[in-house]
Amino acid sequence: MTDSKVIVALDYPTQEQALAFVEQVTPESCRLKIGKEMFTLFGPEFVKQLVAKGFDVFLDLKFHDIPNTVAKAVAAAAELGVWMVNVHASGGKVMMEAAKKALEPYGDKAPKLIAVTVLTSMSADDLRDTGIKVEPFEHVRRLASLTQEAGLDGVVCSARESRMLRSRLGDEFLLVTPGIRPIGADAGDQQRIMTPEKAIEQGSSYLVIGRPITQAEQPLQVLEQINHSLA
Ligand SMILES: O=c1ccn([C@@H]2O[C@H](COP(=O)(O)O)[C@@H](O)[C@H]2O)c(=O)[nH]1
Repeated sequence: MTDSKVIVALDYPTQEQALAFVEQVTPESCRLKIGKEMFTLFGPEFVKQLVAKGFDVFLDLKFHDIPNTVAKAVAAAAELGVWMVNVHASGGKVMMEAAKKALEPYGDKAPKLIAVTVLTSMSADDLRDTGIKVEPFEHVRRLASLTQEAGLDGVVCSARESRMLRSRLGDEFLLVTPGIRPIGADAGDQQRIMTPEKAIEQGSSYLVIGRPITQAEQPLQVLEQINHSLA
């Protein structure tokens, strides 16, 4: 079990690179996230390997489909022993309720189920292009409320929305925030960003951090610095 708030996004093109990082860290120093790249390349066996090493694994496949399909997919994720799994809140309340219900048989062993609100790579203009004519802040608020009504454990949002969601949705609701950039780090394709320290101060529960750690010359050193800054 870990106390770290950091979930490292293992977005590597090879298992060797990912495992070279994993061998340097412990389940106490970080949690791990497997997303679409590594899952598509290496599948459930790779996820099980990380779970077997004792890591809390967030399977970030952002399921977005009809209720029956999403329910079956989250149950399949639970079979892998992952700590957290997610769906898209824009799939709707009925879909999210079906996903929640599919995890009931797993009792205490069920993964935490959270929903993506508005991707941290999206600006207000990007959102408008999709036909949503409100600011990301407002759309995140709407989707997060829907997620809570559906009985899920929390949301993926940007840390810029954490303070507002924390005060509206309570202390127990998980706010998992990617788009985290230590001072001086390249934003890349992320639009709604924040530093690790500020994100925690604003009420984020967990920080998802990929490239600032995994692409660093000394990944372990960057992770340790972040953990230290949050202690
Ligand atoms: O809104 C979202 C949802 C998921 N992500 C994922 O988080 C990491 C972020 O990686 P960085 O390298 O730190 O940008 C990545 O795996 C995304 O798929 C997100 O960024 N935003």
